[in-house]
Amino acid sequence: MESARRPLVSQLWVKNRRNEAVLDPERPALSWKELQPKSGRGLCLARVLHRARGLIGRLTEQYPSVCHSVPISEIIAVETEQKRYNSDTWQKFNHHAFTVHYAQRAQKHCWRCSAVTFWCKDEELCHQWIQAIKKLLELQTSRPKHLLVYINPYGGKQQGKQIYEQKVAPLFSLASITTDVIVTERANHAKDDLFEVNLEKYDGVISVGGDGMFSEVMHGLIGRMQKDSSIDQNNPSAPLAPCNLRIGIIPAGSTDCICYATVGINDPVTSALHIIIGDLQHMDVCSVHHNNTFLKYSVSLLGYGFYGDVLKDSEKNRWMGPTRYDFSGFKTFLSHHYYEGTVSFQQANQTLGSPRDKSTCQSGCYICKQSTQEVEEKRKRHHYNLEETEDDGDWKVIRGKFMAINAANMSCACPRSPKGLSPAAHLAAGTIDLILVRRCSRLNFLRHLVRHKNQDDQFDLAFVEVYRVKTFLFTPKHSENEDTDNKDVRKKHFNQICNGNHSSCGCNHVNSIWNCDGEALDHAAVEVRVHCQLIKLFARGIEEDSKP
Ligand SMILES: Nc1ncnc2c1ncn2[C@@H]1O[C@H](COP(=O)(O)OP(=O)(O)OP(=O)(O)O)[C@@H](O)[C@H]1O
Repeated sequence: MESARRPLVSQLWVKNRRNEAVLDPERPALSWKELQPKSGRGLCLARVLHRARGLIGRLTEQYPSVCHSVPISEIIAVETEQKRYNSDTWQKFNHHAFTVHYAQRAQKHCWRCSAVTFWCKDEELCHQWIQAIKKLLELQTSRPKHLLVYINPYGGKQQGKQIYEQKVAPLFSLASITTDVIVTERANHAKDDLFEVNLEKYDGVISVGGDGMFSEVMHGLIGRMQKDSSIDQNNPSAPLAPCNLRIGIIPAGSTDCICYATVGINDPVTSALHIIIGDLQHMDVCSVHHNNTFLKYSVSLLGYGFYGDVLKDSEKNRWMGPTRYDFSGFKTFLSHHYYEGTVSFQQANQTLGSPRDKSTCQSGCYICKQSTQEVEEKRKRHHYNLEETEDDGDWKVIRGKFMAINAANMSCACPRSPKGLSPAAHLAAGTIDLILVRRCSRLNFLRHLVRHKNQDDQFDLAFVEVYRVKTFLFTPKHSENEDTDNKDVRKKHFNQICNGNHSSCGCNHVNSIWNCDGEALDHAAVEVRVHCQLIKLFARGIEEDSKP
């Protein structure tokens, strides 16, 4: 054990059963064998057998040996047990113990904090084990030590404070993470605060709340980075400075779509464990501009038409709580509005996959990894994002009548729609999936809306088109002439096609609004651009679920 290179193996007991633990610094993992009873009855019998000498053969028969191995990166803390077990029995047998707390995968992307106590007779040996594990934990440099936490006490079921105090704070304290906690007093409190606070002393910012609260924290952090780097957010083609601080999401809102799409489950304990072990997930961010004025950033869905109308109507019915989305969705479906306008976009390189791919973006996704390398190279050369790469495709212009124009920056999976609006969308490839739903019958639109129940290609409908793009512009028909930026080549191209002839279009002659991650935008004519891997989260993407 003195030599860090040699595996530390010694006589230890796990949960009262004689076993051996192994700590191998070469392959950083703590492994131990544990005898598991086959059944409840087996347990009693095996206990008897355990005491009887010479029956080892039968013992192993009743007690199949189970091997556990926990990577050091998933160990949360090691605690000496002498403090806790200072009982008479403990001292009588003069045993020493330490407990290892670790993150254990449960079902359906859920993680739990588990613990195993190792006992041994030799105090020195026990001490050596604790020190060896602590030393390896110190080498985990990606783990946060000091965090800034914002709690929205009014998000979702107004349980943010309780969720943090009861489920998250004890885990942070176990992992020796210190925090500065701010319970917000008004909307935009967190966003404004992030422009003032000294960020250098923190390793991350935690949002306790829903998607709106996350959006606030993200806007604060991105805005602060641009301010510190003297970058004008109103310039749509300005390369943005990436955020180095990771954001953690403790879900405590109504929908928590961003947490679900990056972790696979809305569970505060799982999210807290991802934060503690210092997971990292890059994420793309879309900037939305109108006529050289910055409007908002978006990370999940930008929806015009159906999703914009649902938002507009649901805002009137806030008193209904989350049910308002179902109510407004039904009303909007019945109203069956369509909108006329022009979409202009540049398709992304084919190497970045297609929205119709069968495979989804999972933890360690190779398409996102490919983009990480490109982004790193660009940033080394002092370019902040991946826009305008030489191999980007030609501009395409589509003019028509649309039921919905949806831009998915991620799958937009949520518990109600587990596959999401665009199942194959990537979290960090620097692309958006642009879904155009053309004017169609109610029945067809319903077929599109329930598409997530379909196992095959969700876009295999004649009135649905889907493109993987890096940037797009939209102008609703009756505001086409508002576009005045003639310097921009793309907009010139766009204006040539939209010649302003609006006679007898037959559409609603009213604009829908853009639903930007659940919030309304003030303008219908927008320019959207994706910024590859602009922010980082304490997450690791969706892992393959080995325990369905
Ligand atoms: N103290 C506060 N008082 C009022 N509003 C607040 C406060 N703190 C934050 N907010 C605002 O509340 C809005 C909604 O919060 P949040 O996203 O946490 O809950 P939600 O809307 O129920 O969940 P979701 O967005 O997942 O549906 C956010 O836009 C945020 O800016």
